Amino acid sequence: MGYTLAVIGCGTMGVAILSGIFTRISQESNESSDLPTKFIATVGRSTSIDQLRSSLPSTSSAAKDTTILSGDEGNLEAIRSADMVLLACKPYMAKTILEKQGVKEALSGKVLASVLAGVTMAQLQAWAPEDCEVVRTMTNTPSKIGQGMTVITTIPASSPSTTSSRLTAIFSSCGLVRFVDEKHFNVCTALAGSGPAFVAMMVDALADGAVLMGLPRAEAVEMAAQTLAGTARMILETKTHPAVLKDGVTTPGGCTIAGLMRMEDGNIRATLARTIEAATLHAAGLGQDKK
Ligand SMILES: NC(=O)C1=CN([C@@H]2O[C@H](COP(=O)(O)OP(=O)(O)OC[C@H]3O[C@@H](n4cnc5c(N)ncnc54)[C@H](OP(=O)(O)O)[C@@H]3O)[C@@H](O)[C@H]2O)C=CC1
Ligand SMILES: O=C(O)[C@@H]1CCC=N1
Repeated sequence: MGYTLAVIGCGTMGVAILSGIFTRISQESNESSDLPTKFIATVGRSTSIDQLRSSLPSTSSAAKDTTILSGDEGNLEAIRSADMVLLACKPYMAKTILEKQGVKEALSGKVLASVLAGVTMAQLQAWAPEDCEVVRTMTNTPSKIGQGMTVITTIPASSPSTTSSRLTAIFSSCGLVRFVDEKHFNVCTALAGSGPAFVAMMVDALADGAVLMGLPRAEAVEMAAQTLAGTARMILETKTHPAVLKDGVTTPGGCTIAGLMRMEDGNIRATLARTIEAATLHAAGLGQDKK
């Protein structure tokens, strides 16, 4: 059965998720899929409409057919027309958008899935009508190329089965999906949500080292990124512990251990672990009113 998805606040993350879905739709011949069949996206300013249109995959007919609206009236029209609403605005905007006149009525009986960092289920439930099914998700920008990592709050057994199957279909088209309890959401936000920035900085730094040693920038970035992607795939596909994989590369007296010792001198393990700690603690405050 076809259904309509509205993405409210369709910026970087909304585009990444829609791109994942549109690419999957263009590859799929299965008409009974749990993916949406109609799409509406909203932005804040009318001047952002053209920019959003040009950010969506140009070869996808679902992208071309997507309705793009703006402002409060656009949000209301989108929510009224939708079966499932994906909230993808900035965390601090959620309350204002959901408490606008008419929005509560428009959300009645629908699924509201949030991708917002730091905004809790309890907050969303307080702003939505009682008969609206609220779900929290956290995903990341590689969703744009189907290589994302998404976590979804555990869905109660009492919910309609379409909630889980539709959300799984949407986020599976963006990459890997896991269901986790809400208590883990801030750390998932740090690790998966912010993770691409941390990893991109590592690639940039490794490439800088290679440039320092004379390798041209383009080759250095490609080599660093492919080495990271290949290592990550090996960990995922062979389920090898990262430490075992590291040991396999490390020849006694060789160059790898020389490099690893420099990493240890730089306290890189603690630095990376503390990076996740700092981002997790910060994520917890994102959806909260600043006093
Ligand atoms: N960026 C990331 O990597 C990740 C982000 N997230 C979460 O995703 C959410 C969005 O982040 P991101 O995509 O980076 O943010 P962006 O700033 O890229 O997108 C926000 C969008 O909201 C629109 N908007 C502003 N005001 C309104 C309004 N009143 N009604 C409807 N739309 C409005 C903006 O339009 P306009 O430009 O016209 O103002 C813009 O399109 C955040 O809550 C963040 O925590 C989660 C995981 C990863
Ligand atoms: O930096 C942020 O707050 C958002 C949430 C996770 C990634 N970007």
